[in-house]
This record gives sequence, C-alpha cells and structure tokens, in this order.
Amino acid sequence: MPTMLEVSGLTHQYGQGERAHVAVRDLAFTIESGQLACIVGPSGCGKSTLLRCISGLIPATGGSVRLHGDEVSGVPGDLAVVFQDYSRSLFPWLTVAKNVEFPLRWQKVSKAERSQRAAEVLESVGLSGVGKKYPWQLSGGMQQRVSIARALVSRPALLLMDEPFASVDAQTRGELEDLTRRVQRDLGSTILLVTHDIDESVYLADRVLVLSKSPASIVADLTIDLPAERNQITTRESERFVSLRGEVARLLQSPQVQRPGEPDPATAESGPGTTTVETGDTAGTADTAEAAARS
Ligand SMILES: Nc1ncnc2c1ncn2[C@@H]1O[C@H](COP(=O)(O)OP(=O)(O)OP(=O)(O)O)[C@@H](O)[C@H]1O
Repeated sequence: MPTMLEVSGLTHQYGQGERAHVAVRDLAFTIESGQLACIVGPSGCGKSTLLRCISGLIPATGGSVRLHGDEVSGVPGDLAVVFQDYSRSLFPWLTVAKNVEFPLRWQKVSKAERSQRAAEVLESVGLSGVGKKYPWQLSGGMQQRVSIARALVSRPALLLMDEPFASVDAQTRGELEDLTRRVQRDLGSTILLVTHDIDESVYLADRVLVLSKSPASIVADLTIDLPAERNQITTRESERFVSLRGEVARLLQSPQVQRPGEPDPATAESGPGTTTVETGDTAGTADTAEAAARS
C-alpha cells in the first residue's frame, strides 16, 4: 500500500521564551493508504495539537507533514476532520442535506451532483430520508453521522477524527464505531482517529500508536491483528482482544515509559536502571515499550 501520510520529526511549540510550551516533540510515523490508525495517549499529551498540525490548521515549528507526498503548509483540500462536538460543527440553519453538501460549494461540482453526492453519502452512513430535516431535529448519534457524511462527501484522501464518539451514549458509540470501520472498508478511506478509550482503539484500528505524556512522542506502534470483520460482543470477548487491550493499558500506565534523557520523577534517584523507550523511529518500539511496561 502506498504511504498516505508521512509525519517526520514533527515538533510544535506554543508561545515563545518563558511562555514556550512544547506540546509535541520529534514525532515520526507513516500511515498507509486505506489504513485505520488510532492514537491513544494521556490527557494533555498533545493529541489534538498533532491533529491540528496534520490538518494544516497550525504550522509545525519543526519537522514536516506530507499528505500523498505533498508537504502540508495550509489546510489541504482533500483532508476532512470530524470533531467531538457535533452540535457546534453543524450549521443549525441549514438542512441536513445542505450541511452535507457544504464542502462541495468550493469545488467545481454542479448543484445536481452536489445533491446526488449528499444523498449517496447520507445513505452510506444509514441516514437516507433525513436530508430535509434540520440537525436539531436529530438525536446526538444521528448528528454525528451527519458530521461523518459531511466529512466524506468531498472524498478526502485522509479523514482525521478527534474523539469523535466521546459525546454519545455507549450503544450509539458502538454503532458509530462499526459505521467507521464499514466506511473505511467500503470507501477505502484512510483514517487517523484520536481516542481516550483503550478498548475503542483496539476494536477500531488496524494499528494503535501510543503516545507518551507531554511533550508527545511515540512509545509504541502496535499492529492490531484481529480479524477484519469485528463484532461488538464476540470481538471484545476474544482472547486476542483482551490481550491487546491489556498491552495498550500497560503501556499507558507504565511509569517507566519516559522519553530518553528524561527520567521518571518517581525513580529519578535510582540512577542507572531507569528504563527508557526510544522515540522518533517507530519501528520496533512496541516490543521495547512492552518490555518496559512488564519489567
Ligand atoms: N493554543 C495553545 N496555547 C498554549 N498551549 C496550548 C494550546 N493548546 C494546547 N496547549 C497545551 O499543549 C498541551 C497539549 O494540548 P492538546 O490539547 O494537544 O493535548 P490533548 O492530548 O489533545 O489533550 P486532551 O486529551 O485533554 O484532549 C497541553 O499542555 C495544553 O495545555
């Protein structure tokens, strides 16, 4: 599979001088075309900052982001983002169909094609027949489906999702997870999704990237070798799922998972023997990090 996203040495620092805060440091990873990768990391570690840099909303202060080989220096036309807060991202004065068509207004697409594509994509997220309603007439889960449809209507090369299911109830969350995997499979979408939820990351992903605490760096890059067909009950009960979930949880909780040269404050006095995990080069880090987590 060709590389869709290449992040190299990515650093982002907010502010200058005494107020400077490095949110992400020297991140490097690639996402292949058609892959669904999840990012998990502790609260405040820099996940949203990473997505903002990838989407071109804020510039990297170091390193680079490439989308299908082109350097990202502003918001790329073929990238879409789904945010957690659907109620603030949909326009309440536009119908569902007009919300979904909205991104096509900047493309050379006729009015007839706009409405046809909106209808198709609404059908693909299980919302055919609601195009004439307004967002506020729909449930939260349905509104988030509209947001996903709107993101997909322009057939983006990369779909970024920032905690997309954090504001819906558990059952709707499961339905939206399955929808996301179906969309990835049916449309061949490349998806990078940030979540706080370890189970969700394992259930959804082909790969899970585990970030360190702030400033974020990659401490593990796990391949999720579960069968492609997933089921909310049987997959989550499977031995492999439970094992992978434990692996991610151990990585996240491990006090040993520190950046090189930055000892864990809790063990700083212990000197040699403090375990560190290489960052930057993601290859092979999972085993090292897991070993750190288990030691
Ligand atoms: N605009 C900003 N100016 C200065 N600092 C910021 C800004 N945005 C974020 N930060 C800081 O950068 C760090 C990373 O923030 P970010 O929102 O990227 O983390 P996150 O992992 O997405 O957090 P959460 O999991 O809580 O959503 C935090 O310490 C945050 O306070």
